[in-house]
Amino acid sequence: TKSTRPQRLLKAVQKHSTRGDPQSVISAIDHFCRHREWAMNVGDEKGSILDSVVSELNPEKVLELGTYCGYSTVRIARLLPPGARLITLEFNADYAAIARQVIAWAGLEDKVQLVEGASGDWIPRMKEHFGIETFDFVFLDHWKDRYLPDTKLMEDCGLLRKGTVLLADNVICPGVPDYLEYVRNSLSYKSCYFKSHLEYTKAEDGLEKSVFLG
Ligand SMILES: Nc1ncnc2c1ncn2CCOCCNC(=O)c1cc(-c2ccc(F)cc2)cc(O)c1O
Ligand SMILES: [Mg+2]
Repeated sequence: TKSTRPQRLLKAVQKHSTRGDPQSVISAIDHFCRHREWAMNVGDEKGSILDSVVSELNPEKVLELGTYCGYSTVRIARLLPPGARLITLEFNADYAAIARQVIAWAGLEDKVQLVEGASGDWIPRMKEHFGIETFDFVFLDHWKDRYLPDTKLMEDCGLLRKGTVLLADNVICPGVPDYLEYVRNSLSYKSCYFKSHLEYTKAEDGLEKSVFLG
């Protein structure tokens, strides 16, 4: 039977990168997506912005909503200090199976916990199931109509603290208008927009960085 795009992306990683070398995994995925098949990774341009936000923050507890093939998981985890933990939620079992292999190939499995399931189901269980008090950094890259409800859910579950940083992908394309309106107008957030492009294309897209003020 025909392979899937995530399966072909994994093959490209295993063929064109070095096991245990996260940077080579990132480069192999970017090359595959730019020259073979487009895929919905955050990509190299927005990925550099993600890197700078993570490096500046040095977070201990990270939540990623939407793993896909693990590209942004690898980008974030490779920058985390020893002992820091990244929990990443993926709804699609096929994507999750590929992401586990990409993360393992990069040698980052000790820093990453991939959980299969819907964000709405797992966010309320973070404290009791993972012993997480609050998150330092959240990367939103899942269903665009879940950004706002899940942000409100994280607030209600007490998972955000004064200074927690939310970074949202795709705020222009596909777009998250309700989420943008909320974080830009709420007195509980200090928000700013990083203009960029949709991964591997010339279309406009960007990341919204929002600091929770408590
Ligand atoms: N744990 C969870 N809970 C709930 N839902 C979950 C979940 N885990 C996954 N999901 C489901 C959805 O995950 C993927 C979401 N990402 C995108 O859809 C996406 C689309 C484009 C895109 C596509 C086509 C264009 F023409 C232009 C742009 C670009 C991007 O950068 C995107 O990120
Ligand atoms: Mg995205």
